[in-house]
Amino acid sequence: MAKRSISNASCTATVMDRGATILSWHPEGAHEALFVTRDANPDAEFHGGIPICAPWFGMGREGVEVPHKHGLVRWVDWDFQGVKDLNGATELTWTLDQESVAHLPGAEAYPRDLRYRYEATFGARLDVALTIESPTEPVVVDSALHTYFLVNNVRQSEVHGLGGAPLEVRGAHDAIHFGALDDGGVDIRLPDRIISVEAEGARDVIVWNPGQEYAEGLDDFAGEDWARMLCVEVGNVQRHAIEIPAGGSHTMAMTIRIASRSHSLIG
Ligand SMILES: O=P(O)(O)OC[C@H]1O[C@@H](O)[C@H](O)[C@@H](O)[C@@H]1O
Repeated sequence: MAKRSISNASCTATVMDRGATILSWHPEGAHEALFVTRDANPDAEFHGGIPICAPWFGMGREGVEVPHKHGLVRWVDWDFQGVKDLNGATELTWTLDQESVAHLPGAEAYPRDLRYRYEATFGARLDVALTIESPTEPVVVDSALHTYFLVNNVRQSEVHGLGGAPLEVRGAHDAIHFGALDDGGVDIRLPDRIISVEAEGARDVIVWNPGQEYAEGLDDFAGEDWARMLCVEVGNVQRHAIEIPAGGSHTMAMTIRIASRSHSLIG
């Protein structure tokens, strides 16, 4: 699978056109933000980076039958539209037409002219925006940006901003926090750094770690890989799925920043 490398004064990053997936974002002077399994084979299914889940999330919502997890758009190459310099940051844009996923099971339930656009801007912070447009028919879509964050040891992590006490993930964990983004962003606090995630046009946060036992059954997880990752995903899922009217569109944007615990947020 062809990868694209980005390098500017503020960061380095790697992406691939398959699923318009960001695989790595490493801001200058900070820690790599994203996790990819050690045995990931980019030509096969693997876990890591920021897969885009749409037009359904997980096994879908009540009343909607789907053939597999997490939608259609991560399985195909998106059309790369080009690269732009934005005051030193690097913006990449991809688009995807429903035609490109029409051969996949589950696609028949969605308008044939559904369109996707993804913009990712790599700098001292990472900004991404996913737009889904339905030119002629109303449609209901679930979507999520399924970010795999790299952590040193998930047992020493806390997720703040989900409502209530900070969430301590110590092993297998899989939960949708509905409406968690209604009151602002979330952060992952690690002993040496804080990863902050802000979103616009998204309401829900999904937190996932496979835990040791489940990870052992996944081909690409090796050794303690499971403890080196934490998925904190933003989206609009299940009862918060977005109704796009005919001729309408919806944009969900996410910003990620990393701060060392002794410094203010970079970016
Ligand atoms: O194995 P996949 O398809 O990348 O999905 C991983 C996980 O993704 C999470 O978002 C889900 O909440 C989990 O239930 C799921 O197992």
